[in-house]
Amino acid sequence: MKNDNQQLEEIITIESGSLSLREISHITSTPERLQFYEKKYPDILYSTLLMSLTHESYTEAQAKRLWSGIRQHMDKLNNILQRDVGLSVATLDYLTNCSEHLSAPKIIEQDKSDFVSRAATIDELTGLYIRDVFDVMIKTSIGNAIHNNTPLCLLMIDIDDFKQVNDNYGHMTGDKVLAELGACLKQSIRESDMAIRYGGEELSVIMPETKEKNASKVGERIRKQVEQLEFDGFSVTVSIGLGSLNKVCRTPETLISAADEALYEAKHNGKNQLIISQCAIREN
Ligand SMILES: Nc1nc2c(ncn2[C@@H]2O[C@H](COP(=O)(O)OP(=O)(O)OP(=O)(O)O)[C@@H](O)[C@H]2O)c(=O)[nH]1
Repeated sequence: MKNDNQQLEEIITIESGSLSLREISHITSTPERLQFYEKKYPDILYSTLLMSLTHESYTEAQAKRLWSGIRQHMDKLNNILQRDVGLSVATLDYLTNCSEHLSAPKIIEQDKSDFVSRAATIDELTGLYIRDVFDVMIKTSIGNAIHNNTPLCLLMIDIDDFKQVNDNYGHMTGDKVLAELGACLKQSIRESDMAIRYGGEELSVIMPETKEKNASKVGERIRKQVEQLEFDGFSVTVSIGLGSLNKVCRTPETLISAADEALYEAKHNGKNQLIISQCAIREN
């Protein structure tokens, strides 16, 4: 009887020009297997791998060089983070931040859902993107917004008194709350927005091409929807900080800290509210 790998090997058709992430993982899983495919498809292997991951065309020679850079970058990231970041995140980060081959990060915006769709990029409990993806996407989004002179907003969302939920109803119920909030967030945002589990009970939404006024409406909608969710005999609320790209907040660090400070203020003012960061003179 054939195992999964043998079956996959038989159906992989590089000539089709597009490979799934499962097929890419299979082809590149060991040096021996990669060599096998190199021999079988000497002129199209690497360009097809890159095309499938980025939707961009490269010559075979260019693609082979890029592939080697991506692999090294992935090893480096795995080492730093002490976990497998996955090929998609490594490729995304390498092409946007390390390699000059890709001049247009637009591909990440347009194809981000294909590009980062692998399980390694999604938090199992909430169904939202993991923090590593946030770290890459916030840089890319800020770069795009500055380059295209478009607005960009960031929401930082924290569950109020979540410790009490865990203490009163148990950790498993707490997990259920997080899962529901993840679903609620995904339903409330646009396709071009990105919802992330930023930390334990802190969630975040990156909102490209969104003015502060509109981001604030979305944040308010999220806050109200959360308030209405019913759990077993209790409900929860969230506090939200909103930061937007402006003359002062133009880096991931400053934008995150603007949203964080606003979140802190929302907590301080009594929770269950959205506060807009007062960081600098806003342009939008
Ligand atoms: N169930 C569950 N709890 C989590 C998870 N991650 C973080 N937490 C809990 O979130 C709680 C956060 O507590 P605090 O930082 O004290 O904040 P808080 O009780 O929400 O209070 P405020 O932020 O001031 O409203 C802690 O009890 C953590 O254990 C998780 O994955 N599952």
